[in-house]
Amino acid sequence: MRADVEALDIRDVAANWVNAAVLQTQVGERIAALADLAHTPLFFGRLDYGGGDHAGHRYYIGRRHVHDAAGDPMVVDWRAPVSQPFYRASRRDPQHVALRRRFGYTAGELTAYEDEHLTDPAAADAPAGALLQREIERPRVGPMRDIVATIQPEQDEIVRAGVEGTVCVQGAPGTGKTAVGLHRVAFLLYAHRERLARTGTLVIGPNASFLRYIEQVLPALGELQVRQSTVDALVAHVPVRAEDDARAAAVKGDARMAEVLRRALWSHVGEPDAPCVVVRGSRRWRVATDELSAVVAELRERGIRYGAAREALPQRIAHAVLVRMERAGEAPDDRTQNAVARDAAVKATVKSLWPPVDPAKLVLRLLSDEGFLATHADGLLTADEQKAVLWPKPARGVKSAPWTPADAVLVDEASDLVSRTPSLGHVVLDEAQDLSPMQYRAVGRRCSTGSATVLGDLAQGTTPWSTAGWAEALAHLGKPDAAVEELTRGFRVPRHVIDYASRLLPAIAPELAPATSVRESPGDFAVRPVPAAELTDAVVAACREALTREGSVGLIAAAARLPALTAALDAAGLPYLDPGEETTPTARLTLVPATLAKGLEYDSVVLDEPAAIVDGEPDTRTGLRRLYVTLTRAVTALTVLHATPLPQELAD
Ligand SMILES: Nc1ncnc2c1ncn2[C@@H]1O[C@H](COP(=O)(O)OP(=O)(O)OP(=O)(O)O)[C@@H](O)[C@H]1O
Repeated sequence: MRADVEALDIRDVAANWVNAAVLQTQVGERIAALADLAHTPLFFGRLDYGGGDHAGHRYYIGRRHVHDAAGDPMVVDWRAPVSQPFYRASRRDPQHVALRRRFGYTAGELTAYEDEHLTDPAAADAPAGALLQREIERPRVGPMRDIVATIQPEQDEIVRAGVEGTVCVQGAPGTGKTAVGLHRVAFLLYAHRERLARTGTLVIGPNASFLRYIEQVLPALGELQVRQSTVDALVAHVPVRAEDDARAAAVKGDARMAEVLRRALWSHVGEPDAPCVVVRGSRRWRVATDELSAVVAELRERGIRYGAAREALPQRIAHAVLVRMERAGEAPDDRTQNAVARDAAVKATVKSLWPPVDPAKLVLRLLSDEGFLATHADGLLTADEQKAVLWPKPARGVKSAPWTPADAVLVDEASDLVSRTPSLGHVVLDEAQDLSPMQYRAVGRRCSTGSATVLGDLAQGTTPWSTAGWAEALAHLGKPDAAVEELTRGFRVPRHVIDYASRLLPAIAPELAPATSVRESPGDFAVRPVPAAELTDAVVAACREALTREGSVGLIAAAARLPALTAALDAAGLPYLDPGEETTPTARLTLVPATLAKGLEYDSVVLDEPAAIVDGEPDTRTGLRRLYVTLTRAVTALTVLHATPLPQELAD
């Protein structure tokens, strides 16, 4: 089919060069979307319908629609309605499917299949789930893969949820939240392609390494148009060059700051103290002070953005002038109104009543000018909180100010108060538990008229402002009615390892149930105390040992331990990658700072000195949550090495 597309000559069908250019782009995209198909099996499943509208039909299910030379469908896209029973049908609810067959491939060759006779009580099926097991036990070298062949029913419900609704997924580590979110975008793009092509889709992840790790999944599913970003990159209005302490960041991230900003912005709207006098020819037209006041009050109350109201004001004043002209017997038309609106006197009145406000300068003033902040934060922030957010030294200009990531979010809020941020059609927000209320608002305005998929795990929240509960977070996002779903079946972490990590749950998220593991392998799991002087060497040895096994190896360590570890790895001649750099069969070891481990996974993990990981965070709960994240990255083997005693929460 790719050959068909490449061979397509568009000169005959493209009436003019614009059409030709547009069509050429579309053809180019289709070629790119099919590019990987050469190495991917065309189908992974088959459905034989025994009843319903499709009775007697057999469908092969694959990543894309594939047709034969005559244009007849050979393989149906996994997202098509007819494919849905492949993921959802069961013996209890066969959905008219008589036979479901799953195909297994090894290195591109068809090597196995698994049948389920859903409507025949006498049929003996092969033990279900062997192919799923094989898939989830497969070594993880390279970037994240798609899971189309093995999406589970509870995951499929989320993937195919309607585009109108926002869905929030709480899920323990490795339950497939990221995978589900990415497949949901692919599904929505299939089901609502035109609408979403117009409005746009966006996937938000915690950092650049994570985005690099997941960036292949959507192209592999044929979707090339989805933007991927971090929250920081979304709000990059000002150059960030400083860090807040935890206290300042927490106050700046608090939703009360939105009200402080709103007040500060609208305080610029003045009360008229002089009439507006427009001279046209020999006549002077006067709009009195109280009438100007009424116009301003009406615009204030309309609930439109500051900038939109400012743009409407000259026309409102011009309208008042025109009413006077008509009363005096003149017959002004639209051109007169436009000319009056552009009159120097009207412009001057607008400037004094409704001055233009630069969002960055507004935030700069709030963070630099104690008095200005005090006026607008009165009754909202305590004196201490105000002190916490003020910069140590007032900044002189937007370019040189010591902007922090939380400040950039404030500038984004201020920008939206001045002029509305355009909304996308759908936003997937991954690792959502780490966002501050102000960050949720920033994401929320990017899907204000669209919908969102919010993915997270309260137990993995490691910011001082991390989400306490989903209801509150969804309210900040502007989607208070979103459904909250929970995923508890873990596909990544072996049973023994998840049981061990779950010992931390009572201390870090007592309301959450521990995850179960669908992995058959109990996991190769060891916790080794070593003398302090031998720790680094023991870690290097553990990495070497891990490299004798198949798959990727992650060495996860606290920032404080990285210099010693990099020196030791260099001395041992063990090459290592940075997180997000693609592992290959020859470069399989990644050195992962604990703070970047979130969302990533490795076949074997060597975890260095848990106590240092806990100590690397500002408080014990955050430290234990960071440890929980790092303990849940392993797919087959986890080796924990420690010289300092382990946190007592991990004891039996
Ligand atoms: N249905 C499935 N079939 C096969 N593999 C799956 C399935 N669901 C999830 N996985 C695999 O399990 C692993 C974990 O998935 P994912 O990273 O999406 O989990 P997560 O819930 O986002 O984890 P975390 O909370 O750690 O970020 C991935 O390797 C993913 O491909």
